[in-house]
Amino acid sequence: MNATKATNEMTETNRTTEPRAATDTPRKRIEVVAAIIRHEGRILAAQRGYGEFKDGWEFPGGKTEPGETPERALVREIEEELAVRVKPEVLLTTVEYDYPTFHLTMHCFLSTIEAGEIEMKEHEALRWLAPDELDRVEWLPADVEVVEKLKAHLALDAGATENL
Ligand SMILES: Nc1nc2c([nH]c(=O)n2[C@@H]2O[C@H](COP(=O)(O)OP(=O)(O)OP(=O)(O)O)[C@@H](O)[C@H]2O)c(=O)[nH]1
Repeated sequence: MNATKATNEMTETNRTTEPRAATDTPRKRIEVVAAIIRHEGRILAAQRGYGEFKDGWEFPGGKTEPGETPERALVREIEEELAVRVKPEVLLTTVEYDYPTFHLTMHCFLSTIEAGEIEMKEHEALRWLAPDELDRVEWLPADVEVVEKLKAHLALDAGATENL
């Protein structure tokens, strides 16, 4: 399934899902951390190379392990996926999103690179997007609202810099 089709179907499913009855089997819940990596005014987008959401674009990251803080999980995941050490700076947002088969809680941290050179270890492609290019990739369904918040944040930042 291509990413566009996946995105449309996900959106449709979300829109039409009725509230779940108390007797329904609870959806599996997963907790994920994601790094919105900023470097030289651009944001890193990564294309998934495998699995259900293959070809969709995301912020690199992954599942937290038991007992791990979100910040530690983020540093570990980014080292595994991109071979750099990131510094989580600010929690931009935590997204709650119902996929058809699981509920996602995703903590999204604005982050900077502290050390190392990026190597693509798990993804299919990487792109550095300028703020006005953020709509050029097909983001995973849960990321759409993150990207909207990111755009608002970057616009505020740009305004603050202009006023200096
Ligand atoms: N890392 C990341 N995951 C996202 C984003 N948006 C989003 O819906 N997800 C979903 O959150 C889950 C992330 O878990 P993961 O990266 O550990 O996924 P995975 O399937 O590779 O797990 P695995 O490590 O067990 O193989 C996936 O289901 C992924 O589709 C995002 O921006 N970044």
